[in-house]
Amino acid sequence: MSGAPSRVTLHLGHLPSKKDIKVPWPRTPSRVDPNNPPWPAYRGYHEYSFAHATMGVRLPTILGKAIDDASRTLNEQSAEDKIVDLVQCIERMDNLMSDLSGNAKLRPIIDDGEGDVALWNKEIAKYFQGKDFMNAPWLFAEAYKYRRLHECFSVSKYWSDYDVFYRQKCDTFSRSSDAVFELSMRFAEPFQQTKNVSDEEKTETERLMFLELTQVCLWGNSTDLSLLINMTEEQIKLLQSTGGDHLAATEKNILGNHLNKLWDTVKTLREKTGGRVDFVLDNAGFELYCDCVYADFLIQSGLAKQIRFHGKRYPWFVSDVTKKDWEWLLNTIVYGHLFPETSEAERESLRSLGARWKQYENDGRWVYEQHPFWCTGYTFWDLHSEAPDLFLHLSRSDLVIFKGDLNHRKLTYDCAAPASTPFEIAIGPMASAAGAPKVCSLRTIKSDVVVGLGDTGDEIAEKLDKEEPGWKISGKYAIVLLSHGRPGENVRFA
Ligand SMILES: O=P(O)(O)OC[C@@]1(O)O[C@H](CO)[C@@H](O)[C@@H]1O
Repeated sequence: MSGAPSRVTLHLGHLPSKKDIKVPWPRTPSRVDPNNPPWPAYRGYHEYSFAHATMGVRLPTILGKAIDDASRTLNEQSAEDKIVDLVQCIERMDNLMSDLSGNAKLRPIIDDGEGDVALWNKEIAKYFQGKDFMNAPWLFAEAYKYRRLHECFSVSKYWSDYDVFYRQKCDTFSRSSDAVFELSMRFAEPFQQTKNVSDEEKTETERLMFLELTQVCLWGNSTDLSLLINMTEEQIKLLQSTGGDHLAATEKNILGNHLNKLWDTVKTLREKTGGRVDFVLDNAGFELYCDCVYADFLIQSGLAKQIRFHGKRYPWFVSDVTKKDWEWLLNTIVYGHLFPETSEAERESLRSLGARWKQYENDGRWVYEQHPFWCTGYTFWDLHSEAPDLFLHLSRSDLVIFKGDLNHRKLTYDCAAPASTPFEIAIGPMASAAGAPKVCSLRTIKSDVVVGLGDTGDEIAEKLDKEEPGWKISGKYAIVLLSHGRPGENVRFA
């Protein structure tokens, strides 16, 4: 247009002056949802994150091994109807493999009669329409894969309970003999305080045992089948070493360390009504065995009167505990012939441990539970809203111990929160909702999210990023973090 300036420069003298724009993290709670965690989500296409290797390589490898397992079982069958039924399960697994490797969109879960179908499909419809395996948040996409794997079997006539990971889980426990007997020889005899010592000395003995066993329970988490695909027996032994010196040294690797606060909490349990501790379990086999040794000590010392163990309803993230794994462990250590090379004294120590644990179960001091919520794609920020019955149930516990990496990812919304973020903030409603129980996370660090490292946490993480790339997935480091919650307050639901 003739006469119009060739370039327009506006003078913005009447607008407010420039200010630093605040980074919009964390999102305000009302803007948080499963596709939009409080800090940026990790997604499969993020090459810098473990999400990428997991979604692109590890999950197809795990599924391939699962198909091999089912094929092995198929070859052992004789009845035609069972064979045909299993062939169909394998075909469904092949389809899942195509979806996974072809990065298909996430479809609803088929109604297979499980108690979690509605929860899954509500979440997919509300937050993940049109999303695929790589662009949905990693946590959801990965959990979804295990739900789809379950569906391959749950719709079948004969194989609905089949566990493609069962052989691996049993096998790894049977290859853990050194650490298994190291613990059984020390703890088979019921724990007794030395007579004629002062109350202070008794408490000190208990404190030291508690700290040592908490570490046994913690590091038991570093034997994780989904990551140990190529581990030798020697490497597994090294990971499981439980000697006292080793534990003192490994405390240095606990980057966020509330062990002493945890003891302060636990030592008051005895005076509480109930003295109930809940374990939200992670892996079967050796880790579960360590959990039981720890739980046994809590009962024998009188610190807790009841332990409630929470497992998964179906095979989950390769090595997670199911009811069958729980029963297998308790029965195999009493009746099994897993360790023929060991001495009679060692085998007897294991049998006595097992007999005692089964007795706890019979008299209700140990209770095994499996709420459907544990096998969903929701994080624990949504436990209060999506599983109010479970929240209410946990609110009655004196301490809820969450084991392992996956539970930690779910507690913290599996997002890129700064490492200095206080644990209480990172776990949102599990700390801040009225009636939230005391929560402890015992986790060896095996994935990207790291919080609770204290005021200098960001610098610590930055230094490790530079000096030890891979520190977040090696299982070399750990955290023991405690949130005090709001126990005793009336639980409220909107
Ligand atoms: O929960 P766990 O057994 O400690 O660890 C689970 C895990 O192996 O699986 C995920 C990746 O597939 C990560 O969260 C973690 O590395």
